[in-house]
Amino acid sequence: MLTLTSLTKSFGQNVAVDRATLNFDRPAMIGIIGRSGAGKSTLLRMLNRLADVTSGTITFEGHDITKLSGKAKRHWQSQCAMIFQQFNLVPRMDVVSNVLHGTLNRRSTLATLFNLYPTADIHRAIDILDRLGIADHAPKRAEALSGGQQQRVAIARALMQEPKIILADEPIASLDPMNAQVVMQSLRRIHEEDGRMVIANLHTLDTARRYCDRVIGMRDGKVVFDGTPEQLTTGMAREIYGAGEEFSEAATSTEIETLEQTAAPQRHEVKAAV
Ligand SMILES: Nc1ncnc2c1ncn2[C@@H]1O[C@H](COP(=O)(O)OP(=O)(O)OP(=O)(O)O)[C@@H](O)[C@H]1O
Repeated sequence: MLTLTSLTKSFGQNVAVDRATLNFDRPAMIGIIGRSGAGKSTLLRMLNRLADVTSGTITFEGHDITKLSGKAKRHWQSQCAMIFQQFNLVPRMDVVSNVLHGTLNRRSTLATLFNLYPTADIHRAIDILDRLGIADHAPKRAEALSGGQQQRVAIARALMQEPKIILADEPIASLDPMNAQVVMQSLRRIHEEDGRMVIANLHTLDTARRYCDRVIGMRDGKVVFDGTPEQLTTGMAREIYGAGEEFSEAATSTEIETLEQTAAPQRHEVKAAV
């Protein structure tokens, strides 16, 4: 249903995504892993057409997405809703209005200007919030909610668009472990119950293993792994993250930096001993 062929994005001399070729033939739950700067966000942004591609193509259900513009591009963007690490809500606006923002593409300028929403949309927004366990918070300002609750509001806003694909760029990177779990469970449920494809950039390996059917590993802009969580061995993970022998199963891209920092004094100690 979704195919990326030799997808490339360059920023000057820097090739952020380098000839990525991937085929998604069913709406799975997919995790993209890799260390900081590997090209994960750029890949998602190209998919959503927030970023133009330098070369290569994206096709969805036989249509070329790569060159869409104007209304057709906006239609595609509503079909593949994006959620972000920082939630991107309007903090002072109430939760239900934030969710209703997900219908902006479908409404006239005048209706948008006066915040006029059809009753059916308001009911649907509350139903979606209910499904995500946060309907009680509907009248509150978004800023009054916890991070995990705000991310669920962002997911609700995405669902208002009735997307076929949900793209999540580090959806749990700002959350504590408890909230992270609730958000990942919500995304998994949306995938399983609605049959929507979910593609999430994740910075922890164990999250990718636990919630995803398929894991894609990126390194220096290239896709270096594409397989099931079972196929993702520690050796493979080490290669994706460009880590040494010190790499452990529990390690993540953030932890690798810590590992490198802790590895440095060890090397120094060896040198001193010599
Ligand atoms: N708008 C931009 N202008 C210039 N360079 C960019 C831009 N966006 C990304 N890059 C570069 O492209 C490369 C890939 O960045 P990207 O944000 O896609 O990586 P990432 O894997 O998502 O990393 P992180 O986990 O830190 O977000 C990096 O070298 C980055 O500096």
